[in-house]
Amino acid sequence: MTPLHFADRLSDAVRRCGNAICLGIDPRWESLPRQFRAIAGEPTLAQVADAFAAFSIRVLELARGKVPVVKPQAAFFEGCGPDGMRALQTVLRTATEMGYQTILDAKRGDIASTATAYADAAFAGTPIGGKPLPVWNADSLTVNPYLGRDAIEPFIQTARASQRGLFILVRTSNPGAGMFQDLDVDGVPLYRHVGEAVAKWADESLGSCGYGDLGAVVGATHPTELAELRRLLPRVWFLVPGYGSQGGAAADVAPAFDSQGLGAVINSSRGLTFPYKPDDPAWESAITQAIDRMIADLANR
Ligand SMILES: O=C(O)c1cc(=O)[nH]c(=O)n1[C@@H]1O[C@H](COP(=O)(O)O)[C@@H](O)[C@H]1O
Repeated sequence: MTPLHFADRLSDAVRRCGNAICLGIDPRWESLPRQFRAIAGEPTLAQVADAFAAFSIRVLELARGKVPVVKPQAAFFEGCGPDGMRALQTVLRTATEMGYQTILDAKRGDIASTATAYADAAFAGTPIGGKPLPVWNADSLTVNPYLGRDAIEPFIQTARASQRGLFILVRTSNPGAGMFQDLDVDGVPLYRHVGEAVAKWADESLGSCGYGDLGAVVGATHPTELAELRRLLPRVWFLVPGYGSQGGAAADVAPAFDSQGLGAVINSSRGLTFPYKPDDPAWESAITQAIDRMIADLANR
């Protein structure tokens, strides 16, 4: 991992690929191409984990050099137990070796003393006898800010010490996002308070590209709020999920970008990794075409 500021690494990766796609890796057994499910008898969790790793690595190979960022979602790997955790580690390591920027999507958040353990595992490694032993070694991590600055602090400090970044939930993509995030607090919706706090914290460490090392998660499915947050948070990089399978379109995500095409990565998970029926032998070309379509779609936004 190069010792550049996180936002500068992200900017370089987006510039190099010429697009701002985040390839979401959310493996689901029923959706895997048939060749990965060819197991005699009932599959065990260990076999499912192996299939998830093999499929994810093949997807990484197909998107290599085309797409700048990958985001494995920990839940699907955790669903396979300890072998799934090993598979997640293999996927993250392979992605880094292939030159991707990685986002570990685990939506962490806890009191500071526990957050420290999560943060160490996510970035530089768990300190044992004073020596960090690498675990996830991700470039960035998704976190939930609900517990407040003291609970986010270990994530910020640990990320900064090793030139990594965070994506902090601000306005999520799910249909019920507004239930709490839109609550009026002193005349302003709660998500704006969160967004403004993230902007303030991000300003503490700006890269030479002009963006901070703390980003915001803002859903593609709420384009009005996305455009509003872009205006309010000009130096915060956005992770924008909700494009494709959740209904977000290129026009919806267009306001997330600055004039140079930086400032946002647009995630698609199912739309890029499962654009075929599980028995379709041409699944690899379906993935390649889905990536090419998304590149063209975002370019024409
Ligand atoms: O943090 C995220 O990545 C995230 C935040 C959010 O508000 N909405 C959201 O869908 N996500 C994640 O983005 C991915 C979306 O997957 P697809 O709907 O298949 O593209 C999933 O891994 C979600 O967990």
